[in-house]
Amino acid sequence: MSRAILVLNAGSSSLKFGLYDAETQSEILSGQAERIGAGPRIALAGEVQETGLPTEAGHGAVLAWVIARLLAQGADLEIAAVGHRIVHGGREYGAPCVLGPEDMARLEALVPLAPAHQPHNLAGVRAAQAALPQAVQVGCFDTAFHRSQPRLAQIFAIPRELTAEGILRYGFHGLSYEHIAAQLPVIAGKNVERAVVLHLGHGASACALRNGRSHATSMGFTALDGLVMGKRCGSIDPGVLLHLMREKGYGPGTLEALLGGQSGLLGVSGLSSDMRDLLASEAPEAREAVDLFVYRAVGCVAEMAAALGGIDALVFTAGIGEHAAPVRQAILEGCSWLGFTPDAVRNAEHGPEITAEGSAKRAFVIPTDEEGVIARHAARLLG
Ligand SMILES: Nc1ncnc2c1ncn2[C@@H]1O[C@H](COP(=O)(O)OP(=O)(O)O)[C@@H](O)[C@H]1O
Ligand SMILES: CC(=O)OP(=O)(O)O
Ligand SMILES: [Mg+2]
Repeated sequence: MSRAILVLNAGSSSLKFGLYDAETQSEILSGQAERIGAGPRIALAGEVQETGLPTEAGHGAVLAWVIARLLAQGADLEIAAVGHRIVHGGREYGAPCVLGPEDMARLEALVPLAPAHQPHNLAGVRAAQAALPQAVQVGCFDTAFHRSQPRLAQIFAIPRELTAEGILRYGFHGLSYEHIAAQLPVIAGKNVERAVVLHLGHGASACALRNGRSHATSMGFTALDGLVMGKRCGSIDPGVLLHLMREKGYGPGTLEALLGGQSGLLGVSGLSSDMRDLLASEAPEAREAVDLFVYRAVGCVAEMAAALGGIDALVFTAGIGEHAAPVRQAILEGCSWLGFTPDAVRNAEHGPEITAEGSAKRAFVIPTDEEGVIARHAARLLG
C-alpha cells in the first residue's frame, strides 16, 4: 500500500483539498469547495460533484463530505499524514509542526484573531483525527513565513507593553508567498532581489519579498487589515470604529460582522463580493468597487516597494490575481511610474510574463499552490 498525504486548506468561504504521494509529493487528486454557506459547489479533479448537500450547508458538513469522499477515493492508499492550513500561529508557531493536544488548546486561543478562518482550520484537524486516528496531523501556519520581517515592519505605534503582549503585525497568506518565493527564480530568473507579490483572492494581501524572504506585508494583527477584499474593509481609520461604537452603540460582534462580512467589494458595490460578478456588471457601484480595489492595490505596491528600497518584479496570484486580466491591467497601469509597461495581449493570456518587451520592470502571473506547500512540509515532518 503506498503512503499518501491528505491536505486541507480551509479559507473563509472555501475548502481546498488534495491527496499527495508521500514519497514524491506529486498530486494524486485535488479539488475545492466554493461558496460555503451559500449553496456550496464542490469540484473534484475539475468536475462538479452531485453532493446532495443543502444550500445552507456550512464548513462542517462540507468537511465531512470531502473527508468521506477522499477516504473512499484513496481506499487503496495508506494516509500517513494530514496537512492542515492553520491561518493564525501567533508568536509561538514560526514553522510547521506535528500537532498534539496541547497545540490545539494554544491554537484555539487564537480564534478571536482569525474568527473567519481558525475555527474551520481547527475543525479540520479534529475531523481528520477522528477519521484517521493513526495519521500524523501537521499544522502549517499562514503567519510563520512573515516572522523573518524586521521588527519595524512587525510593530504598531502603540505602548510597548501592548507590543510585548503580542499585539503585533503577524501577516497572513504565508504559505502562498512561500510557494511564490520558490517559483519566482524559476520563472523570472535569479536576478530578482526585490519582489512585490499581490495575493488577490477572497482575502487579499501584498508581501514584499527580499531574496525570497518576507520583508513586509499588508495584513496585520488580523486578516482584516490592508487591501480591499471580497467582504473585508482592509485598512481603515480606527477612529471610524470609535465613532460607530459611540454614536451607534456598535459592539464587537456588530463591528466584526460589518468590517469582516459586509464591507470590501460587497459593501462598496452593494451587489457582490465576487470580482467576476463586478467585472460583468454595468452598475456604477460595481465600477467604483473595482476602482477602489485597484486604487488601494496600487498604493500598497508602492508601500511594499518603499520597504524594499525599490522593486525588480511584481507578481499576481490567487483567484483574482490569476484570472482577472482587467484588474491586473489597471493595477499595472497605476504602477507605470514605477517602471511597469503592461502588454495587453500577454496579460489577456495570463502570462506568465505580462509586461511588454523593454518594460523597465517585469510583472508575472504565478498560480499559487498552498496545498502543495503543505504536502511538502507534511512529508518532511513525516520523515
Ligand atoms: N475568472 C475570474 N475573474 C475574476 N475573478 C475571479 C475569477 N476566478 C476567481 N475569481 C475571484 O477569486 C476569488 C477567490 O479566490 P481564491 O484565491 O480562490 O480565494 P480563497 O482561497 O480566499 O477562497 C473569488 O471570490 C473571485 O472574486
Ligand atoms: C488569511 C486569509 O485572508 O485567507 P483567505 O484569503 O483564504 O480568506
Ligand atoms: Mg485562499
